[in-house]
Amino acid sequence: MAVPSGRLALEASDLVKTYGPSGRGKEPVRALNGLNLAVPHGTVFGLLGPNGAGKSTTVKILTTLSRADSGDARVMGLDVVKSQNAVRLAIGYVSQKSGSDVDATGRENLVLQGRIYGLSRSAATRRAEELLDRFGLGEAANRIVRGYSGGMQRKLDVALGLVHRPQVLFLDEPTTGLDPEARADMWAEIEKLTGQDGLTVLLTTHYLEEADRLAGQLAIVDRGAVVVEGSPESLKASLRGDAIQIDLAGASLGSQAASLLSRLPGVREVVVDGAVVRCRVDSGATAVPAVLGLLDDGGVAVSSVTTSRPSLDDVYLRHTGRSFSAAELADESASRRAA
Ligand SMILES: Nc1ncnc2c1ncn2[C@@H]1O[C@H](COP(=O)(O)OP(=O)(O)OP(=O)(O)O)[C@@H](O)[C@H]1O
Repeated sequence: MAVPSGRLALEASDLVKTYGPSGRGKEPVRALNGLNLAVPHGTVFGLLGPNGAGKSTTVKILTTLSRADSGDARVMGLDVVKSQNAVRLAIGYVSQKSGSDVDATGRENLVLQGRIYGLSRSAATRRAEELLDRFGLGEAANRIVRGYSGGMQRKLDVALGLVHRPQVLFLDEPTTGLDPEARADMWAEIEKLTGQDGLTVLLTTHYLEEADRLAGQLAIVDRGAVVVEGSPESLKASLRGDAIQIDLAGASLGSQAASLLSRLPGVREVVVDGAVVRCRVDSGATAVPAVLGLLDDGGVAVSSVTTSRPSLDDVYLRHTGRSFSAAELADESASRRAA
């Protein structure tokens, strides 16, 4: 891998994981299919992929909650199997499901977490106060968590993951289910995390916008493997030119439109997705009239055309051959049966 391993907070090499059949007549699922990862210290590293891509399974292996069938994984240079206890002390894990006791107060949850990690009562209380203050939960500290809003519960979850001052924090889809305001609030909190104490954050998400905004580096995961990695800017910059999306009057026109477009000079990467055709051109503004003229001459009815600068969706499309939203909708289990 490009970065020398001494400088990596997280490393995974060739991880394979297959889950056994979940019932009679069902087939095993190959969740990870040779996944590699190299996460430098002090960054927010995004694992971006559609539902079922293998993000949570990767996180579970790195956090010692699950074992890979084969391959190696290290956290701060420690092997996740051989040095399980040391890894657990080095990390904080905020899972998709809240780990707090909803019948206890926010303060009680934090103090208990500190005690579990071996802090004295007074040290645990001090740490709880620091974190309540840091996450703006001071006023709600003595209320039971059941009455917290979704955003407050998520902040408490992150605070719980930080009680023992870990070096690496895992955030597994931290904003799923939050309303836009609470999501923006959580983004601001996550941005603060790497600034303080050089924390490394591994963030899994299936929101393109979230990865784009928060991740210094990201890896796109598809069908159990990393298909491409880099900074959001470099990944987008690697796609030259603009994207054109053509919405056709009917899905039956897709292949005809694609074959016409492939003949137009300067048009690249033509992909059909139902009644939508996407392609890349050097300049959207100059290409659109020619594209529309060609389709019109060929008898292909168009309902709308949009051009856009490269996005992470385009990066995903380039490397997987399908759009992110189509992958989210696809029946992922059908496409990833274990061999
Ligand atoms: N305990 C399990 N038993 C059987 N199959 C599982 C289990 N956990 C995950 N899978 C399957 O493994 C694949 C990868 O799942 P995983 O949860 O790692 O993906 P993900 O990218 O985190 O998706 P999501 O965003 O939906 O959480 C999926 O097909 C999923 O259905």
